[in-house]
Amino acid sequence: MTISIDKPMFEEVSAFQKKSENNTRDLTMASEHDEAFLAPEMNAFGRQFRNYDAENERQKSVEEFYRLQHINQTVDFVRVSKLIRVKKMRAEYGKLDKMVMSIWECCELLNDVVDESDPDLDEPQIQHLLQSAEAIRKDYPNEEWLHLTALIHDLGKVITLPQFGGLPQWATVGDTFPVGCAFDESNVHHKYFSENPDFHNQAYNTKSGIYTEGCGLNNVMMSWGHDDYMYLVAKENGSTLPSAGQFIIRYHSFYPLHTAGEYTHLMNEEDKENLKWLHVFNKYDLYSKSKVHVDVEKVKPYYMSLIRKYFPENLRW
Ligand SMILES: O[C@H]1[C@H](O)[C@@H](O)[C@H](O)[C@@H](O)[C@H]1O
Ligand SMILES: [Fe+2]
Ligand SMILES: [Fe+2]
Repeated sequence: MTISIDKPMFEEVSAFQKKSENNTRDLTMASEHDEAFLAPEMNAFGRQFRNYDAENERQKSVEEFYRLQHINQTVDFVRVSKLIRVKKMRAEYGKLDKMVMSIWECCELLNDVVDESDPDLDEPQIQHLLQSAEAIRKDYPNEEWLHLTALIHDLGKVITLPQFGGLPQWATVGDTFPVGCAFDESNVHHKYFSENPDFHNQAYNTKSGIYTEGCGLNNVMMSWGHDDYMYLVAKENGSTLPSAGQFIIRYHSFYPLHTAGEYTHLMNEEDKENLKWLHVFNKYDLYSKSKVHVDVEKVKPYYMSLIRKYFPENLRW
């Protein structure tokens, strides 16, 4: 079991003092209660979480995944042409013309997805959604927007399914990073970026590249994947999730920022506020992965009530 009570909240969480400026509650209030989440030391395979250097078969395929991702995620892949300045993947998937379905239908559909980038997950995707949502609900019982954010954060992975154009894994999952500026060394398996054409392009390989300091992440092109897609789905379908929830969905795979603390020069003030909630969320996303399954039918009514509150019944995908 990965969830325990009567343990102190993670240090970095209780250290947050500033009030959030969006319509979410103050973080210090949210972490004042006693119940807390205890991060386990081992993943479901009895190994450390996010160990990308271990010597085993799974790591080899994860490393091959990152080799392909790092070679292929370029500025031109994310945006089609410098002349018309449209973003290729964002333009194509931003059309939301692939499917009409509800959030819950997508949760079920996600079970067909295999994530080749994840060294820690061996359970059906819906279990990962519910395990992270239930763990965060336990510690933050009043932040219902956060429970729902956890439930839906990985739904964007459906873009790898045939009915969504069957994007390759490297364009769907894995950690994300900005394109158009230098690839920071904190990116896992960084060495493969040397085979990325942008790596040798002087317009793209300086610390800020095509961006300016403090420009805000909203102006930064991220490598394309499930984060940005699900953010577009939520936004374009008029979700009323608070800005912190939308930020979590959009940047939860951006480990070089939220865990390594790099790329912070690209953030603006709003990003800095939202990042505090992403730090909270990340622990539950990462460490709730366990073999103890959540009873789907038991918790479904609760999540359905949240979905109704923050989303239309049917969404364009
Ligand atoms: O392998 C995982 C997985 O794809 C997650 O869904 C993503 O958010 C992580 O960043 C990544 O490392
Ligand atoms: Fe994810
Ligand atoms: Fe996740």
